Amino acid sequence: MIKFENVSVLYPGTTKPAIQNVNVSFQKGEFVCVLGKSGAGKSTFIRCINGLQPVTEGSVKWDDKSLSEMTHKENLEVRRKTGMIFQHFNLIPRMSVVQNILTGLFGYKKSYENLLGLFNSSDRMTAIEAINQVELTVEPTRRVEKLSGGQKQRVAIARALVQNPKVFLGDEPVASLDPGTAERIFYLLKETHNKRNLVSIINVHDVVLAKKFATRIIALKEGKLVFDGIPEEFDEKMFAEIYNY
Ligand SMILES: Nc1ncnc2c1ncn2[C@@H]1O[C@H](COP(=O)(O)OP(=O)(O)OP(=O)(O)O)[C@@H](O)[C@H]1O
Repeated sequence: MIKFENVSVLYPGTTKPAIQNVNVSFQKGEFVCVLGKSGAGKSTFIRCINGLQPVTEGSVKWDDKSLSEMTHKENLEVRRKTGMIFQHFNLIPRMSVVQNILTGLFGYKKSYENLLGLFNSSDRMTAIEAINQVELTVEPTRRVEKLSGGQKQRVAIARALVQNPKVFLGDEPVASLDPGTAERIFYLLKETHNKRNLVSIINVHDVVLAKKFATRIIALKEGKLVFDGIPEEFDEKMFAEIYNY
């Protein structure tokens, strides 16, 4: 469904590619964790998947069509099909839980409706359903700045869910959370993934979480894909190789 063909990304003003000659593909149902040291290229890799980061060489294809050959409308559709969650949640702190979740519907609205913040009762129902799905037990009208990290990430997942995504991308979604909360968020991600039969590709520093939840692990080192296999194959030798221990 998603295919990287010889993908490299070189940031302007740098001489070493952030990711280099990456060839990999992902199918529906795969829950993939991406491992690698800080600076290994994980964020760059994740952002290439839906075109947030343009590639310098090679191509990223969705169902055999390269992102760079898609029309503007097709690119928007790719973005809409991709739910993204981040380490720092990327929520609007002074807005309420439900307002933040409703922003996930922007991709389905005309631009003037976005500007006016127009949402109908069916939109609100969709947001409430998402709140229930992520088992968020706070008042929907509460400002997100008042929530804990785990609650904020649940809001962010709910926002991604209302997009009705086919793909879930996570850029260190649990890096700011304590270990117990991190595991509960991973559990929620996996459960949602299974229910909706998504492709999920998630950067994570915690190898234990990756091994516990992933159906497949890939690892990057200095921008190169150096491991691609099932969690059982990611052994101590590989761990030492990736993290230079
Ligand atoms: N906008 C940018 N301009 C220049 N260099 C960049 C930019 N973004 C990332 N880089 C560089 O590209 C390389 C890969 O960075 P990236 O953020 O993808 O790695 P990462 O594995 O996600 O790291 P971390 O775990 O610290 O977030 C690093 O050397 C980084 O300094």
